[in-house]
Amino acid sequence: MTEYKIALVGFGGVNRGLAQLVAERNARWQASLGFSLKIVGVSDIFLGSIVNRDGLDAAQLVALPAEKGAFAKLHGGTAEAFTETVIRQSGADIIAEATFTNPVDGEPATTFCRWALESGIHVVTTNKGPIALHGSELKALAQRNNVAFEYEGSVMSGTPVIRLARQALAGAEVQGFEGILNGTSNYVLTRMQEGLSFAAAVAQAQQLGYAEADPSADVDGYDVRLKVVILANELLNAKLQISDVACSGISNISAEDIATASRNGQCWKLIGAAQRQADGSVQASVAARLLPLSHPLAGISGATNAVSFTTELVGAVTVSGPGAGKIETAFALLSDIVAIHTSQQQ
Ligand SMILES: NC(=O)C1=CN([C@@H]2O[C@H](COP(=O)(O)OP(=O)(O)OC[C@H]3O[C@@H](n4cnc5c(N)ncnc54)[C@H](O)[C@@H]3O)[C@@H](O)[C@H]2O)C=CC1
Ligand SMILES: N[C@@H](CC=O)C(=O)O
Repeated sequence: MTEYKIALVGFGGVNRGLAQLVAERNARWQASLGFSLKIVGVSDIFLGSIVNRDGLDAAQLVALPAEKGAFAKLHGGTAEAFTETVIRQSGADIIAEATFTNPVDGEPATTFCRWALESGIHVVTTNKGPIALHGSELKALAQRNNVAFEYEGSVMSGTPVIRLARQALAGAEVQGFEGILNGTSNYVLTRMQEGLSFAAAVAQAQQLGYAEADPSADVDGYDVRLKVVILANELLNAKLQISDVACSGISNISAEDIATASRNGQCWKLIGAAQRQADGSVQASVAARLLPLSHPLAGISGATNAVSFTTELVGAVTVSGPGAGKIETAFALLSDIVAIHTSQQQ
């Protein structure tokens, strides 16, 4: 029976969700997936760090209070985040990187990924920064070191999108996509339609674990821009940089705008899109759009996301599912580990 040793970098909603899945489901995974996970290290800039090569108690980790330096309360733990030690010296086979997304330079997460990959350790991450801003470099580094770099959860959380489009739509010739790619902003627009204020809706999205550390990334479109770059580069080989994507958000949409749209049989949605042009280039954008209620994306509400791929051979293929959430996104990390396990068996 295979056991993968895993170290968690960042211990907020998503990696706590992964620890919870380990605590509740590890025994079942041995039978259903052919492997189990042993958590050998955790590092978080706020909570501190801990390493135990024999394995940490996942349930105890989940129960840890979200207090500064909390890892110092555990045997062998410290209030300081020795992230490089956790990555390089915990004996981990896999690093689950889930620190905050930095939309400007992808740091420090990109450095964490580099440390792991150059040490011959697989990386699974939900962090959009390293992929959107340094994806080619990190993929090449992984390849040189014969390890995997997987990031399914970076777009649409636990809803399979990247692997689905890359593998299941291979040969269908994807020409573009458009979709609702941010859970928080869609949640905010939905709650505003129901009468809640913008600020109260953002606060709820934060409480539910959907929002970024700085929620302006969600409502101003920067988060969707990263996801559009990731999808366009992955599926259309677009080689886009974030500066290539025109970007605006929903923070200027007022309660009155929403009420007017509703009276006219329309609704506002934040849409990320990319399309291959006749000359082979790819044009991409992020903007709030008024959609008629009959539009397929108009019915996507709350933190649900949806993306519609246009393909040459089978027309439009649309995928819908959770776009944010702690357990949902932790599942994406699990799906990356399943992909690593499957490739190791071949
Ligand atoms: N929550 C969600 O629904 C989704 C989140 N993501 C991405 O997953 C990542 C994690 O998300 P959450 O867990 O929700 O965020 P979070 O804010 O709950 O947790 C992030 C954790 O990283 C820690 N951290 C920040 N900087 C660090 C550093 N330099 N070294 C070590 N630890 C550091 C923070 O203290 C915090 O505990 C983010 O990049 C986010 O964009 C992706 C898809 C969905
Ligand atoms: N903050 C993001 C989380 C997933 O990437 C969102 O709301 O979609």
